[in-house]
Amino acid sequence: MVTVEEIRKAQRARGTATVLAIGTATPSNCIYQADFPDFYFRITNSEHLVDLKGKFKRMCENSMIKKRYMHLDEKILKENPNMCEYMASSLDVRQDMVVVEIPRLGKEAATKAIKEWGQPKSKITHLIFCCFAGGTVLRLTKDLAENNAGARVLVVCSEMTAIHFRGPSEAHLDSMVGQVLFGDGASAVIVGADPDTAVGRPSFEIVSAGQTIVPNSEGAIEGHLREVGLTFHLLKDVPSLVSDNIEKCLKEAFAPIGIKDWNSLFWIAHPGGRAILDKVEANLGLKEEKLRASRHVLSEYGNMSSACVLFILDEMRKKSSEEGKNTTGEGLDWGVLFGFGPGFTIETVVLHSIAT
Ligand SMILES: CC(=O)CC(=O)SCCNC(=O)CCNC(=O)[C@H](O)C(C)(C)COP(=O)(O)OP(=O)(O)OC[C@H]1O[C@@H](n2cnc3c(N)ncnc32)[C@H](O)[C@@H]1OP(=O)(O)O
Repeated sequence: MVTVEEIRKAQRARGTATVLAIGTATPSNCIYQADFPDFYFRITNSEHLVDLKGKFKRMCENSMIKKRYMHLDEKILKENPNMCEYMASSLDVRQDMVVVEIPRLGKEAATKAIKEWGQPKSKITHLIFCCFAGGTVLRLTKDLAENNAGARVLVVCSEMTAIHFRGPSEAHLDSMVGQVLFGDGASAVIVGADPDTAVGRPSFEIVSAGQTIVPNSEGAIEGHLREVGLTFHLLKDVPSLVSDNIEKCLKEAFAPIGIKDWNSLFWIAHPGGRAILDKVEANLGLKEEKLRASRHVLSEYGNMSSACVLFILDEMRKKSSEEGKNTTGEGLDWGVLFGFGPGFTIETVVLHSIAT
């Protein structure tokens, strides 16, 4: 007679959840950050706010962002002037756009990941479509992949600024910070345990994943879906909240492995803004090169919310291969992926690289 324990064992995978393929996509419309202040103040009829434009320009220059991609362009914004006001009814038009464009962009990233994987899409067993910071989806994929033998989980994170683009307001600088930082992008990963070594290119093992709400952080990052679209609220101390709390999360995540030297890890850090990366680097005493992949993605794409960390995973494995490193994580064995988002929540994922 088969025992319950034997059935349980047969249902589950034997190995660790592993990233089997990665794909990314952006809209074709590219906006250079150096040109954005002129475009933004012109298209939102705000040229008369001279001082505010000066401040916006300085923030753009200090953002470390070179370019971003956006579905919204001059033509779309001229056709939808309510999206260019600070607060005008515009949810219907925004929703009409994003219900088409977000899945379309996500499909493009997913198709690339499936192509890289080299298997028919019918072999995908689970789909996660993301609406939070990128670490959370990896936590879910780990649970699905390790608890269901043969599971192949497709994760799609697709983000678009059309839901929260709006004109400037002197009284709401945090909303303007959002206009400086965010860009459109989608990323997809396929995750499964016990990979078939003849298929695809496994790149990272997902060893553990944690998530915590930082005490007394209510309201630090918030989004409210209103008739005017998604309004964005950000406290000035978000960079300190992240950098003051990251070490505690790292200690908890790496205690079972016995790692205390944060410079011995490869880093996939969500680039919420330049100030956040600078403060994390300073507080943890990280060497300059540690956040290279995060800074690169911030510079080339801006902050794409949940999609960002998976873009950085892709950058990490590609650069490691280009530079002839002997693992997918810059030649190192262990790495950390950390993200943050509303809550205020910090996500910490322990990764193990694959020897190349
Ligand atoms: C899932 C997710 O997607 C989660 C997220 O990423 S949420 C986004 C998280 N990102 C952040 O919190 C942004 C952090 N900030 C930054 O990186 C930098 O401030 C920046 C790149 C935006 C600008 O760089 P900077 O010009 O060197 O910064 P800084 O001097 O601090 O700010 C410029 C001005 O904006 C103001 N400002 C900055 N952040 C502000 C905020 N959150 N609210 C109100 N005002 C703010 C500053 O007070 C300053 O104004 P004054 O000139 O009047 O003093």
